Amino acid sequence: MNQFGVIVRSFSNSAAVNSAIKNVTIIGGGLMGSGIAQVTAQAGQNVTLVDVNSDILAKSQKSINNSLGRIAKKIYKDNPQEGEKFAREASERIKTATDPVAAVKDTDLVIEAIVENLDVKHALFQKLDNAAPAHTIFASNTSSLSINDISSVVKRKDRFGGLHFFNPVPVMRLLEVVRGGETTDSTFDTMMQWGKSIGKTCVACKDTPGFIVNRLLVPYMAEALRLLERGDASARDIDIAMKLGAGYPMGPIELLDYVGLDTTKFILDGWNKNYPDQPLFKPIPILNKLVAEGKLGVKTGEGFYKYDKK
Ligand SMILES: CCCCCCC[C@H](O)CC(=O)SCCNC(=O)CCNC(=O)[C@H](O)C(C)(C)COP(=O)([O-])OP(=O)([O-])OC[C@H]1O[C@@H](n2cnc3c(N)ncnc32)[C@H](O)[C@@H]1OP(=O)([O-])[O-]
Ligand SMILES: NC(=O)c1ccc[n+]([C@@H]2O[C@H](COP(=O)([O-])OP(=O)(O)OC[C@H]3O[C@@H](n4cnc5c(N)ncnc54)[C@H](O)[C@@H]3O)[C@@H](O)[C@H]2O)c1
Repeated sequence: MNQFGVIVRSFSNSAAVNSAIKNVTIIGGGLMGSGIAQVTAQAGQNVTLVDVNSDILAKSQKSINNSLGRIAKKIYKDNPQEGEKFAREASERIKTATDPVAAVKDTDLVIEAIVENLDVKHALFQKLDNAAPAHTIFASNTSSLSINDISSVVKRKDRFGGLHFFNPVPVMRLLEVVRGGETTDSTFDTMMQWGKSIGKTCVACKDTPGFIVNRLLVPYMAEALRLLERGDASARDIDIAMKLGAGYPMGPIELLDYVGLDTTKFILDGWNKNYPDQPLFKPIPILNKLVAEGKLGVKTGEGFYKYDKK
């Protein structure tokens, strides 16, 4: 089914799959949190999107509205008025906030999509554990950290799991649903049902490094950087090679710019610390240099490639 089909399916799905979750709080309005907020609101659920300041949240809302416009044009190409109504109603279901504690007072699901740093995630979840209702499920969108490690600071380990989305969230159909060591069957089933209710195809995974996709993707993308660093091939040729030779929609270097070089560095540094003998995760100077220069990829207008400022 193409992206169009999936986007349309998300509507029929949200009707067909009755999820116990109606109010969702997403913490972190960056690349991923804004996409998660969008697809949740698109499915008719109430969203509170939290970030550290209103400037960032204004940027999140702009990116969400741009994306909603693209989707509306595709689904309602013969009925622009309906399309505008769809985009407006979805956008109106998203409230923004800078106080995470207040934002979880009346919520059924919290999805954390903040910086890939265990200490920062711990500080956040510790705060939220005493503020959210007892029934509320907590989930992390982490790319590479252990769900058990993240949930180690909360009491509700039975209602904690991983909901790992893929970038760009409005288009990528997959959702990895990850069980921690104490995640109950009922929490797991609710997360799977919720994922279906927002139109995603859910796969289940244990709490293992990188879950499924990143366990395979991280080594591939890290090796692409080493190819580039050794001068074996140019960034463009590496990307063309993998698109035309392996059928990928994006080559590895452009994909790294797309997911963010800071997030990439957080992931590799974390795995290098946890698995120091694994050569695949050794630091990559060319990546570290760009991050040190603030060239984080698409989100800052320059990474391995340069991008038009949006
Ligand atoms: C070293 C370790 C690094 C690991 C990092 C791990 C990160 C993480 O944990 C895992 C991941 O996410 S891994 C990453 C996993 N992700 C991947 O691997 C992504 C691989 N890349 C792709 O799938 C495609 O290149 C894209 C879909 C990104 C763009 O498609 P394209 O053809 O090249 O360019 P296009 O023409 O622009 O878009 C085509 C159509 O898609 C639609 N659309 C696009 N963006 C949209 C949005 N934001 N909103 C709404 N709609 C959006 C739109 O309908 C458009 O049609 P339109 O009518 O013309 O508007
Ligand atoms: N980038 C990807 O392709 C991708 C895909 C899947 C999962 N992830 C994971 O999702 C998470 C977010 O990644 P991203 O790419 O969206 O990062 P990002 O840098 O685009 O967004 C992170 C957002 O979190 C906010 N934030 C940081 N600390 C916060 C706090 N204490 N309270 C509230 N907001 C806070 C930041 O201001 C920022 O807006 C990471 O754990 C990452 O590993 C990323």
